[in-house]
Amino acid sequence: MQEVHIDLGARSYAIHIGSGLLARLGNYLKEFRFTPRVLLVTNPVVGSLYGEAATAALENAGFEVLRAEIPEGEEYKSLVTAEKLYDLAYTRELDRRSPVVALGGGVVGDLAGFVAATYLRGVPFVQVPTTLLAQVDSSVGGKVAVNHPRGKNIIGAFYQPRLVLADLDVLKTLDPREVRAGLAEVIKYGVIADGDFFAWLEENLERLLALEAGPLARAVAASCRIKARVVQEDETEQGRRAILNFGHTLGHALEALTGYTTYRHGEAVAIGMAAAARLAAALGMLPESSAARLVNLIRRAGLPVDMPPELPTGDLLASMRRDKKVLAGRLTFVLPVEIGRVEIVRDVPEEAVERVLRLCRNQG
Ligand SMILES: NC(=O)c1ccc[n+]([C@@H]2O[C@H](COP(=O)([O-])OP(=O)(O)OC[C@H]3O[C@@H](n4cnc5c(N)ncnc54)[C@H](O)[C@@H]3O)[C@@H](O)[C@H]2O)c1
Ligand SMILES: O=C(O)C(=O)C[C@@H](O)[C@H](O)[C@H](O)COP(=O)(O)O
Ligand SMILES: [Zn+2]
Repeated sequence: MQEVHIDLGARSYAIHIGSGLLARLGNYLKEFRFTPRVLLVTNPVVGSLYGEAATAALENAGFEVLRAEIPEGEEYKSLVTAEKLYDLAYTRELDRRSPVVALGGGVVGDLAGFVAATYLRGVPFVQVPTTLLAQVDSSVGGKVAVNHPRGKNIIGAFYQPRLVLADLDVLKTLDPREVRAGLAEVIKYGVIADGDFFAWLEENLERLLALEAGPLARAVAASCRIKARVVQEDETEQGRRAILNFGHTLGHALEALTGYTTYRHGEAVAIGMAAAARLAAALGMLPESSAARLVNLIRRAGLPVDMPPELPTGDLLASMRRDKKVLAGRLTFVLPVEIGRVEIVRDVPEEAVERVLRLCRNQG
């Protein structure tokens, strides 16, 4: 078992990474001063696989479990779904120390976290991430949100969990497409913060795609450590935290413009990272060979690197102009300057962005 600590003063917490953790969920929760009624939020897929195990673990430790299933899919990460959870929490009289436990991927985690942050102005929140993406990224760092129909994560908060339990065993039931989507965010960490980790990923990609236990544990822990370091430095994204948004300026635009149903989040980020690398190369900030190295790793992971031809450039630019990183209307990108280091660049010339979007469409 590995533990990564995230040090945020009164909001500090531990991320536990290992095998067999789900069965110990109740024991972990007993360490806190929670009241016995737990709102366990999941979806039908994860609920049918792991709902019983989570419920039993909580009940054996003396908790009473209210299980809520939200529909499957990114398009349900919405205020409408959140409202249904508020109704349940109110009807079943959850109090200020009743924990909300998110059992699922990033959709369940972001939504349940948003409900936990806002119900009674905040109740305790626990993350039990069940996708690779959620274990390496969304369960850590306290960004919780729902989507606006036109903008990704537009309604949200910074609200840290009290505990993260990343049980690696549950990843065995993931669809391979979800493993690949999770790897996109893992690759992101290499590019933004650690060139050696990136090189290790190049060496170990096939073992990760096969979910080999050793490399998997190492990749999850390394990713969480990098994210913890960035979040500790800038919890509410006043500046540096935006590096975690590498690939997301275009990625989020692609998700929103396709109604949140075409791309997995990791796939949209993969296209966004490839475009950002090409843009950095076009601006002379990154050697072409480094951009090619990144594009090549993304491709090897079975992820897309090109834009769909049917999305108009104007719509993409308009959506990117509404990105949360934008200040005073200036298009903002996180651009690599080498593998392992990125810069936050404002005022990227629109013609350069347009050129790269065209290039991304033409690659086939
Ligand atoms: N808060 C953050 O910092 C942050 C970071 C990255 C991504 N996100 C958000 O996370 C979301 C994407 O998360 P995701 O990629 O986990 O997608 P997801 O939550 O939709 O899960 C992907 C799929 O895997 C299924 N699933 C989950 N666990 C499973 C398991 N163990 N076995 C079998 N199937 C399982 C789900 O039912 C779903 O079909 C997006 O909304 C994105 O914006 C948030
Ligand atoms: O934790 C962060 O900070 C991130 O940017 C991580 C991203 O992978 C994640 O997709 C996040 O939800 C995006 O944040 P947003 O502020 O652009 O909505
Ligand atoms: Zn992301």
